[in-house]
Amino acid sequence: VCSKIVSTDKNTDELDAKTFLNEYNSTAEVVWNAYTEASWKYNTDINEANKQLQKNLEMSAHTLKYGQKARLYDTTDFQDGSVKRTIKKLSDIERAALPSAELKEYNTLLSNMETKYSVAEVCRDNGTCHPLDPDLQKIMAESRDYDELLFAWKGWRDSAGKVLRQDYKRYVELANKAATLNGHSDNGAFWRSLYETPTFEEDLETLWKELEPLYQNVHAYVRRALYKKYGSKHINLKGPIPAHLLGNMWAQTWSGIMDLAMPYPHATQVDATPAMVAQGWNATRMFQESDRFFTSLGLLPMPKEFWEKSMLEKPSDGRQVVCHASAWDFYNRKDFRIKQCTVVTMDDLITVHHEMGHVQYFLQYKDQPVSFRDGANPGFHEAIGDVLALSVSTPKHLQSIGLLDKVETNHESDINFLMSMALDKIAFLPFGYLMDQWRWKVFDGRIPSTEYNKEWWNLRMKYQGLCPPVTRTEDDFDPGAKFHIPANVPYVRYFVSFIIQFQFHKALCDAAKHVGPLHTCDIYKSKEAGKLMGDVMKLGFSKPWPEAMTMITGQPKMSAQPLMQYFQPLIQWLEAENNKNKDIRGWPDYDWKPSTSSEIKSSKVDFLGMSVDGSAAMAGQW
Ligand SMILES: C[C@H](N[C@H](C(=O)O)[C@@H]1CCCN1C(=O)[C@@H](N)CC(=O)O)C(=O)N1CCC[C@H]1C(=O)O
Ligand SMILES: [Zn+2]
Repeated sequence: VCSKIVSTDKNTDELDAKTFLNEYNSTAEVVWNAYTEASWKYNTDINEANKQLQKNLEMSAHTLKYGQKARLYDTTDFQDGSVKRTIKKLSDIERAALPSAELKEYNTLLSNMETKYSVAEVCRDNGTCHPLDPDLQKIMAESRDYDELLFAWKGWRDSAGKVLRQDYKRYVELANKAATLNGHSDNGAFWRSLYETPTFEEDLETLWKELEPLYQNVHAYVRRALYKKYGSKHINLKGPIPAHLLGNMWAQTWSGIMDLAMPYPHATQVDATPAMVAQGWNATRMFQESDRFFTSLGLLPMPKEFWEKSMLEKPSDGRQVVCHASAWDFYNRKDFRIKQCTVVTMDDLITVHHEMGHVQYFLQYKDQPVSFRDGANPGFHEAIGDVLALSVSTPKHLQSIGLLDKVETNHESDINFLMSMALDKIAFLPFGYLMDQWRWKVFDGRIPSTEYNKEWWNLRMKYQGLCPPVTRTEDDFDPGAKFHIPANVPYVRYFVSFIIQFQFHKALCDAAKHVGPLHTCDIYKSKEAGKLMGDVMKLGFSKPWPEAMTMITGQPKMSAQPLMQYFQPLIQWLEAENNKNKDIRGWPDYDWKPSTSSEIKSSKVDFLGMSVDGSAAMAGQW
């Protein structure tokens, strides 16, 4: 047998690699734990001292040391797939590849951007100032006053978006430099590589094309509802919808305007918020309720550290915190927390389940090596909590926990329920898709910094059919007004999650022996469903995600079919309703702009001492 030609500078000793990885793992737990503690301290008490502490406890020295050693192995002939997989993952050292001065600059930029976003507030002429959480979020969900909504919408972009533009431009340069030093063409390519799917972008576009007609039906129906409320000055039935009217600061979910879009106002209500408030629910109760659901499936309860160390409400002691909800793994297999400025609403009960899904995943894979303490792909991590929330949200389940009194099982109640779900799940799809469309183009240079805002609104128009309520320029930086952009968190994971969570839901409902339409399924107390989920979560990142997908659904691919099956009754209803109203799908009047209230005021003419609406007077309508 000819002797193997060993490349001189590479180490092909698999046993040596295993020893190396054990050393890496035990040192990583210590280094990552210290960094995460410092990061938590800063996120829950924003001040210079804590910022400095986080800066000092960097992880990059460790990543660099072990990454460089990992690259010296030639794993071609290794027998153990896990060793190969881990060496490959360690070889990408991300930001640690930057020269130390630029690494410091990069970390400072990230810290400054997230801080600026988290402390931003919008002040009124009378001096009252409003933070995003809970004030502006409450206005965006509850106000039906066009100008009040505009005050919050424009104010937030002036305070949180605008100020980030220069930082962001420099962050893009450094993120790209780190990516290229690790062998990627740009940072977007690095982010997409985490899915290990050569056809990833095509697969996403195929899924979007399948779902676009459903979105356009929801868009047309909601546009009609908003037309009834805000009139022809502010809504063009053939045009895009002004972005501040959808019940959410980013128009990413629309359940805030369910009252305006309710198909059958006299049938079953679906919002549990009034009951939660009336029964005196608080944040802890919401998290306990979620914990009960997880354990009812045979999944793991939150450990005592979780209840002792989490921050489940916005502090009232004057501390500045990062309010955007998040789940934290402290990499010591014991300490897992959630930080959330929880408010008592149904919407936040859903977010509670979302964050608890992350912690359940942390718990399930805590005995994996640190390199495998991740989701099968980022979308899997985002889907877990949402899958359980699909069961919790059913009128039947809400009634069983006392949050809905009367529940009828008839067509009208079904449509009301499916509409409330569509206003979150269908409305979200174009937003979930466009966020990284924008960033991938920024990273690969197709969107230069001189067109950040123009291209953002082109994508918002193309995918969501939205337009800005007031003129936007390159002085603005509207993408920066969405947490994940300054926080450097990829977003296509949520688009993937909103697709695969229905695949998981369908599979778990089958395991739970559910009978009837998919949208009525509640897997509560099904140990079979829980086992299916738990086994996949235990794998963490140790296997390519198509294997995990096959374990749950029996096939390896993402598919929009279960989502379409879930919404089937609504799809038919919307088709009929939009046809009845002769509403067109899409927004061909793409260059239409809503009048601003000042324009409307000035168009009013004094007529016989009455001030009437100028356009109405012209049309002789008054
Ligand atoms: C409210 C939620 N917060 C994120 C999440 O939970 O994903 C936070 C902030 C960014 C990452 N993150 C984490 O907690 C990670 N540590 C989770 C992990 O470990 O991977 C969020 O941003 N969401 C929920 C629906 C859509 C989106 C939005 O609100 O736009
Ligand atoms: Zn998440």
